[in-house]
Amino acid sequence: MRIHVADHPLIAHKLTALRDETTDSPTFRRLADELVTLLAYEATRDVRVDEVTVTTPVAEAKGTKLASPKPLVVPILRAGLGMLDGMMRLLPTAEVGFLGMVRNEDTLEASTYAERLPDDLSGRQCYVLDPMLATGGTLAAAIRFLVDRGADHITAICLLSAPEGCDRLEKELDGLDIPVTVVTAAMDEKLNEKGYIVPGLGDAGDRLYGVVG
Ligand SMILES: O=P(O)(O)OC[C@H]1O[C@H](OP(=O)(O)OP(=O)(O)O)[C@H](O)[C@@H]1O
Ligand SMILES: O=c1cc[nH]c(=O)[nH]1
Ligand SMILES: [Mg+2]
Repeated sequence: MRIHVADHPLIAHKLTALRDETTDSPTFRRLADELVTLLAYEATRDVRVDEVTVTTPVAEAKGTKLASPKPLVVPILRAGLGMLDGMMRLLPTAEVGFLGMVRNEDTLEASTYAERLPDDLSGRQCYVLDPMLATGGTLAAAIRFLVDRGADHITAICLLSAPEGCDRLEKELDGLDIPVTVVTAAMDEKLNEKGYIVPGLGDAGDRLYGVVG
């Protein structure tokens, strides 16, 4: 597994505002959207392309276009939904599949409550969107899900990551023979006793969409 921490002053600037507890939901949604587009630029570095020829007003030129089958973008509900528009801005022809997952706040175990994905992902590149990589349970389960369906190349885009979650992913994905990359805006310090990323930004889903009971 490869972890890429995107080091760019604009990313750091937007992430700082996102972390701020006084940032309201509309601003939080806008910042998350903008951050994903910046991260997606890095995350799509190895998106598959075909060579094509294009005729300019002057001459023929060699170029590239996205290969088929098109990549599949998979936001993990709820909070990953706040990253979808920003991703699709960069990959407008990608297809979108959905995974609904929630972490039990007592046991910190992730469970899946919704799934709308193609049955066969053979030969597909998948981009998983989830703002928080905390214990890693949610992302590990999501990646297993996609691999079981045949995905052969997975890139996760996470706004924030914790070292504990990355270690868990490394262990759980050990032996997987497909490339897995995590692109993140920052590697934070640690998790607290409730499994929240420190310093983090709090509960991403709640900050995007409000607290559910
Ligand atoms: O790495 P983990 O320890 O598994 O935690 C990360 C997950 O927790 C949050 O989801 P949450 O369960 O709060 O659901 P929500 O997006 O609906 O708020 C977050 O959006 C991740 O999906
Ligand atoms: O810090 C965290 C950890 C898990 N989920 C969140 O939304 N935030
Ligand atoms: Mg949440």
